[in-house]
This record gives sequence, C-alpha cells and structure tokens, in this order.
Amino acid sequence: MATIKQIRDQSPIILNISNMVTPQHVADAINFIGASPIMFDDIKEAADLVNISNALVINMGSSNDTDVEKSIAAGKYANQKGIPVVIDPVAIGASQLRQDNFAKVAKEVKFDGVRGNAGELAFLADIEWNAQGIDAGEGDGDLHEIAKAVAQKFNCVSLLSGVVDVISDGQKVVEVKNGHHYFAVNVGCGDMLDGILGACLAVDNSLDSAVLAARILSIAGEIAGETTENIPYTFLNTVFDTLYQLSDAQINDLQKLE
Ligand SMILES: Nc1ncnc2c1ncn2[C@@H]1O[C@H](COP(=O)(O)OP(=O)(O)OP(=O)(O)O)[C@@H](O)[C@H]1O
Ligand SMILES: Cc1ncsc1CCO
Ligand SMILES: [Mg+2]
Repeated sequence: MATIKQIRDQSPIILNISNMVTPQHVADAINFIGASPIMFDDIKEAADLVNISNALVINMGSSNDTDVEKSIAAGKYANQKGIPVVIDPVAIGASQLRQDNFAKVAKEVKFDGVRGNAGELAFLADIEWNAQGIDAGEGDGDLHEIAKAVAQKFNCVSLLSGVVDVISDGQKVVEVKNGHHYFAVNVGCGDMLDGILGACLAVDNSLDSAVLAARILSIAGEIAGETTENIPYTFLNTVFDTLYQLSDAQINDLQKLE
C-alpha cells in the first residue's frame, strides 16, 4: 500500500487530460500531496509526456473529439509502459455523446482505476439511478454492488465517492467514512480525488492505495471543516493547506474503518 511519505519521497509525475473547469484545482491537489502534475493539450506530445510520467488521469468532464483522440493515444502509451490509468466518466448519464466518448476510450485503453460519484458509476454498472448532471443525484441502488460491478466490468479498482466512499477491486469492498459536507458545495473535489488516486496508484497499484486516496482527501476535509463553519470556499482553501501538511500518522489516527 502506498503512503503519503512515499508520494512525497518519489514525487511521481501525474499526467492529466483534464476538463475545462477544474484543472487548477486538480494540479494543486496533486502538488500539495507531494506529487507533480502536468497537463497537456496537443496529441503530438502524448508519447513524450507518458514517457516521463508515472500515472495518467483522464477526466471526461468536457471531452471533445480531440480530447478523445488524445485520451486514446496517451492511454495506449500508458498501458504499453505499464503505468496506471485513471478515468473519470463525469456526468456520463447526461448525454449520448459522453457515453459514446467513454465507450471509444474504454475500447482502446485498459483502466487501473475508475473514479466517479454514485450516479456515474451506477450508469456504468447498468443499475438504475437518477443522476443530476455532474452530481450524484438520487437512487436506491446498493453502493457496494455498484462499486463491485464497475471494478469487475473494467477489471480494475473502482472508487465511488460520496458521503461514504466505496472502493472495490471486484471482490473486496472497503468503505471510507471520513469526509465533510462542504465537499459537495465546491465544484471539482471529485476531479481532485482523480488526481490523488493517480498519485497513490503511481506509487503502488492496489486496492489499498485507492483506499488511501479516498482517505487523504476525506480526512483533509474533516480537518479543514473544524475551522471553516459557514465559509465553504475558505473550506476548500483550507483543504489545500491541510493536504500540504497531512501525515500518515494523522491518517492512521483519524481514519474511520469499516
Ligand atoms: N456529503 C458529503 N459528505 C462528506 N464527504 C463528501 C460529501 N460529498 C462528497 N464528499 C467527498 O468529496 C470528495 C469528492 O467526491 P464527490 O462525490 O463530490 O465527487 P464528484 O461528484 O465527482 O465531484 P465533482 O464532479 O464536483 O468533482 C470525496 O472525497 C468525497 O468523499
Ligand atoms: C461543472 C463541470 N462541467 C463539466 S466537468 C465539471 C467539473 C466537475 O467535474
Ligand atoms: Mg465528478
């Protein structure tokens, strides 16, 4: 299992194909835990950038044809090199285009981690759910069953985020019960988690490392929430400050085990 110390010691380079909304938040989250983010726009440098990177994170929040081509090219290079690939199917239920784009990438690229909220992962698991755009929305589906089904479908680890995060490798299921409700009012905290997941899998590609990723952000939120009542935007800044200082000892102390 990865540790924060290993992330800081190794400073893995995390290559991101980000959405148009939250790239700064994603880069900051990766940087503040001690990894090294890099974003790119032009497919022509996909091979060179994968060559220097330790994980690839594909966020499909605003993918167009060029992004899909870029994701497939970089994803294939990442698979060849053997570095982990994380994908976030943002709001996949919202449009046919999102579904087609995701299918095109999934056909060509093997994923190591699929990260999304309940609405997104329920869609991938073919389980009924009323997603609300980029937000999880409402549903009666069993979160363990959804996370497990997604992990089995893509033969990888799934991280279903929400009030409780549910992480699965298709056999085991682990819950992370830490967190704070202000995550839900700040756009892009899920995208930040994608980057943190990439950094954790870069150090050690395992279920336990995906659990660590969920713990890192959720526990940082819990600590930030202690001093930011009624100031939810300051909460987000405080999450970044907390990520910068967060230690493995704090995670071990504060984790709520299931
Ligand atoms: N109500 C909540 N209470 C506690 N923690 C939460 C809550 N909602 C989300 N989180 C935490 O927020 C982080 C982001 O997860 P979330 O499910 O909001 O992602 P998302 O829906 O993809 O967000 P976005 O699309 O805005 O990036 C996770 O660490 C999750 O544990
Ligand atoms: C608001 C929004 N729209 C597409 S991606 C995104 C950021 C959350 O993933
Ligand atoms: Mg999201």
